[in-house]
Amino acid sequence: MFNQPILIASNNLDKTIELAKCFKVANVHAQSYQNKLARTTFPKEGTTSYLDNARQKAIFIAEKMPHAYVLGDDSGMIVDAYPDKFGVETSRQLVDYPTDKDKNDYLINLVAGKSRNVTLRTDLVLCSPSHHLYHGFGEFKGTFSDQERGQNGYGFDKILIPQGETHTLAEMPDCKKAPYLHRTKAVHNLLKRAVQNEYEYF
Ligand SMILES: O=c1[nH]c(=O)c2ncn([C@@H]3O[C@H](COP(=O)(O)OP(=O)(O)OP(=O)(O)O)[C@@H](O)[C@H]3O)c2[nH]1
Repeated sequence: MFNQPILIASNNLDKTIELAKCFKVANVHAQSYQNKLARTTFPKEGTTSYLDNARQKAIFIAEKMPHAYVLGDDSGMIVDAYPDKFGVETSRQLVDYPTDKDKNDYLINLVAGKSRNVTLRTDLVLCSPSHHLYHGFGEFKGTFSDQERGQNGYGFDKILIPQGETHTLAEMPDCKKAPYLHRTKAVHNLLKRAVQNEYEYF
């Protein structure tokens, strides 16, 4: 479907690796935009819409690489016990917790004695060389564990238990974990819309 690699418009390396893996499963080659352009600072993200932020990141790089396929992503976390926290501003609200362990310990303490339900969501926007914009969306639904468990993963994987499971994502092999990930679902949704040629212009 794509005659050249998709460039991922993100400075978050873990996210870039995870997205590239999700595309690889669908036989699509995706890689960091930094393989083609020097690292750049993205415009400040908005506070209301994942989709607008993903579109902004994709268009920002597409304007510098107009003949490329460029993918923008925005993701975040919705914690049932704190409906007014996180969301589109997740990464900015966790900035005081530098390591994954710091973030996970903070979240475990935050939900202690409260609802442990959590949703993670991703919106993706792909800009094509013909200036079509394709949108993809995916959600992970599950609960926070009460301690870190497992080794296979990064970020929140050690404390996220998918709905209907007892193990954390980091306790699962990739083949079991992948279908639960919000980014896997968003990539599938995006590719479905690309196949069906559902796009807008930019
Ligand atoms: O461990 C995680 N596993 C996940 O599955 C996940 N999904 C969302 N998040 C959090 O949400 C922020 C994304 O924010 P975000 O999309 O704005 O990206 P970012 O600011 O890190 O990089 P960039 O793409 O903007 O350059 C991240 O930093 C994380 O805090 C996740 N963390």
